[in-house]
Amino acid sequence: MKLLKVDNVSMIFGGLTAVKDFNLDLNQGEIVALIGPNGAGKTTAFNMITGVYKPTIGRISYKGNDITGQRPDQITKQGIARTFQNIRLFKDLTVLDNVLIANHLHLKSNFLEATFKLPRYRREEKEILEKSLNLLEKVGLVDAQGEKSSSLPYGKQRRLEIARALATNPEILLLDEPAAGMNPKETDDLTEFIRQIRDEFHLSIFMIEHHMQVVMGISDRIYVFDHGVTIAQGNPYEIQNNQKVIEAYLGVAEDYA
Ligand SMILES: Nc1ncnc2c1ncn2[C@@H]1O[C@H](COP(=O)(O)OP(=O)(O)OP(=O)(O)O)[C@@H](O)[C@H]1O
Repeated sequence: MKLLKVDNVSMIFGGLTAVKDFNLDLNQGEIVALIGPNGAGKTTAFNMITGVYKPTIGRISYKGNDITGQRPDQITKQGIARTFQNIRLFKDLTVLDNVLIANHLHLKSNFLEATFKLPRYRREEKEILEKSLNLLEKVGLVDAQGEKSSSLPYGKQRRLEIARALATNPEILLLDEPAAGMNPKETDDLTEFIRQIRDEFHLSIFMIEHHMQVVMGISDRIYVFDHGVTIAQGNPYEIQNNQKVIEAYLGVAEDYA
């Protein structure tokens, strides 16, 4: 089933076309990567899908509903979550508190119920604690629940960020450079982890990634941007052997090892 559909979307900033005529289908259960040299328009594409930018032209639909130009919080509520290129955790809070906060955004209790800790609020709080611990268990961080998030090794901070995104119950998860800054062991673990959460949480995953080992290892399909234009799409084998892709990466190859 097609979950996400991007139809002829362009984003123009002043005189600069950051993304031009972008088309994407994301099917249930797929892992799809978006690659391309620096400044190719990848983050802009993410920002349009998640409501940070309203596309200048085109339409984005999720499960058949037009979500073009909706606010980020409205889009997240419907089932599209994301992580960011730079980790955005509450550094001084514990691992558990970071996930609890993400969950609290979905409380049904109103201000009064929360202030006076009325029964519905107390019940919801208990449910949220259970849900958060369960999430931490599933991402392998339950033993670190009391640690300050900034004290975690980098790979685990990424996992925690993903756990926070999962707290919003997404069907689609957008990962912006999940392997950035990771050592080879962390990168291997991440590849396995992404597959595992896809299966465990029945996700479809769309990710921007520069690390070719990760991209080629887990993607069902890959889209390639260069200067805002989709120059290729296909499976990992097709992309690795695509002449336009090879040319786009020439001269910058050392950055993408
Ligand atoms: N808000 C904005 N206003 C003006 N120009 C922007 C804005 N956001 C992005 N751009 C420009 O759009 C182009 C695409 O940027 P974008 O960040 O989407 O590329 P990217 O492929 O994600 O790059 P990287 O791999 O370095 O993160 C760049 O030229 C960038 O300077």
